[in-house]
Amino acid sequence: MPANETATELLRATRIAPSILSADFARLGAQVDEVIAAGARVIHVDVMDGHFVPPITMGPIVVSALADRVHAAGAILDVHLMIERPERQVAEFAKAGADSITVHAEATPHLNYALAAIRDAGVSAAAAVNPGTPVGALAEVGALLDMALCMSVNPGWGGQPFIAASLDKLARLRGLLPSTAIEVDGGVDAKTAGPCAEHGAGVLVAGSAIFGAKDPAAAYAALAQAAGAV
Ligand SMILES: O=C(CO)[C@@H](O)[C@H](O)COP(=O)(O)O
Ligand SMILES: [Co+2]
Repeated sequence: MPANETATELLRATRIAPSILSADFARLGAQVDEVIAAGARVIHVDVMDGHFVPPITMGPIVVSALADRVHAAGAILDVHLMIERPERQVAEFAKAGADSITVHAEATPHLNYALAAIRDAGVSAAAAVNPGTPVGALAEVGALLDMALCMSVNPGWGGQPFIAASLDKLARLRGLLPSTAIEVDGGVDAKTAGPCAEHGAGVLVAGSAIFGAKDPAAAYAALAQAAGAV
């Protein structure tokens, strides 16, 4: 089965991807509806296992709970796995409704296998690098990547400041993978969104800058304008 072509196409444009990590979980569906109504088409889901990163967040049950409303709106679920040995969980997340799955280069000795498993499940495949990991860690798997994710904070928490060195790193990643979608995640706000886009990022994940704001729809619109997003 090929990767999810609709998702891969959506991820090619410059877009803001709201991360539900900072949403109000007591009314998660309504918060997702709010940003979709504001124009969001990529909803970012941060999965943490208490091992790869200290916190534990959510799993396939949350993906499954959101899938129908997100897909009905023509949007996709972009699932960021911050878990060890992610290849063991790919099938569950695909079944739950993930459209794009990102695994970390640092989380498995079997990155090639993990990415192939994602595509085999009919999902768009992405790999992430932590701030301390060189972009070259993705050099050997370029042909299996629908998207590459440059972490601009150390993974595990929302609300951290953007690591400035990520801008040059984004440019290096863009040079390494000229025709692959590039995502940036961490500390994206109205100040950092523009420079991220200028340095090669297409999909800009934003959690606290959207769901931490009084009006998430207005915050989404401000970020989209700052990034020149669709
Ligand atoms: O993957 C992660 C954190 O590990 C992110 O997706 C965060 O959710 C981004 O949050 P902000 O930095 O935008 O608040
Ligand atoms: Co994330």
